[in-house]
Amino acid sequence: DINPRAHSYTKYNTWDTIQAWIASISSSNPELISRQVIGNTYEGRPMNVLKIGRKSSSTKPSIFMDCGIHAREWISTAFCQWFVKEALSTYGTDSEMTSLLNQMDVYVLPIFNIDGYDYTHKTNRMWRKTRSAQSGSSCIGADPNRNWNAGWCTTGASPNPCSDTFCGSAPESEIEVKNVADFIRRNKSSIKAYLTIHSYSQLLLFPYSYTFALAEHHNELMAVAKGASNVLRSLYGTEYTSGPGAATIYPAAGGSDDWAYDLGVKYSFTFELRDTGRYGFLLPESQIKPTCEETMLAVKYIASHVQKN
Ligand SMILES: NS(=O)(=O)N[C@@H](Cc1ccccc1)C(=O)O
Ligand SMILES: [Zn+2]
Repeated sequence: DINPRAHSYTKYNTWDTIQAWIASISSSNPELISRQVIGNTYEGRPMNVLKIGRKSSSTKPSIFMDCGIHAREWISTAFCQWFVKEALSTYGTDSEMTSLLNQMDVYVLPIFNIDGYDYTHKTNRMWRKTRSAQSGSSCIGADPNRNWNAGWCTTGASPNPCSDTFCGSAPESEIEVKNVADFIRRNKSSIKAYLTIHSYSQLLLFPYSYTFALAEHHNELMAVAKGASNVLRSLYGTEYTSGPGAATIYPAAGGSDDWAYDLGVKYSFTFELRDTGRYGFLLPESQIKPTCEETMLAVKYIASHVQKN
């Protein structure tokens, strides 16, 4: 075993532990889960997409969910691991999950920004960006949530490589972003929803962040976000705010949700998980379980809406 420390769903696992977990869980149930490497990170780590759903010879409609695009948002990466465990362990007993995995596939990228995540464990807990070298600067990395080709670098992003919201030298300059964008483009006819998991602030956002203009499907997206926030609150009373990114958090161009929406993925949402600032990115491990349980309800709510529409 490359890593003596056991994997835990209620701890913030290291990259080595997560890599070992991906290998074992993706071979645990060939009827329900498989894995594909969609490319490597800048520092050469493999980006694994887990495909979860009842095996079918034909292509099923799907949902794409990524976690850990921002390195320091550890609760996000913990949630994708929790989702995978819940999906596999409740298929066959939970009617919603069984129906979802029979009718659709869920593509899960448990850790988008692996280089950055490893760096937060080893060097700087508050790192946010990728770890790529930037020509003409000694500063490292670009913000992977400013690097998508959606109003790229027009607002709420910086052209300065030393900024934490550096938009990159060009759209998809970050290999991690290009790998995911390529995957979604290849599968865009079957991908019906895009969920990207961040922290913190307790928000359920949807397009647009690059403009205050309302999205074509604003009313439906708002209704789905509110319904998801309501069911999330029903478990522990955690309060979420729903709304378009620009007005609900701040204008910011180059985000993955805006890009997916403009590609044609109608149900595109960004989750900002717990908390509202007391611990911020340093959410204690004691809150992993309740956060994941309440977020499961919201994700399943959205998934069932997607299934029906
Ligand atoms: N997770 S966060 O604290 O960094 N907030 C996000 C907010 C956000 C969400 C969706 C599109 C653009 C911006 C960010 O990328 O700034
Ligand atoms: Zn984030």
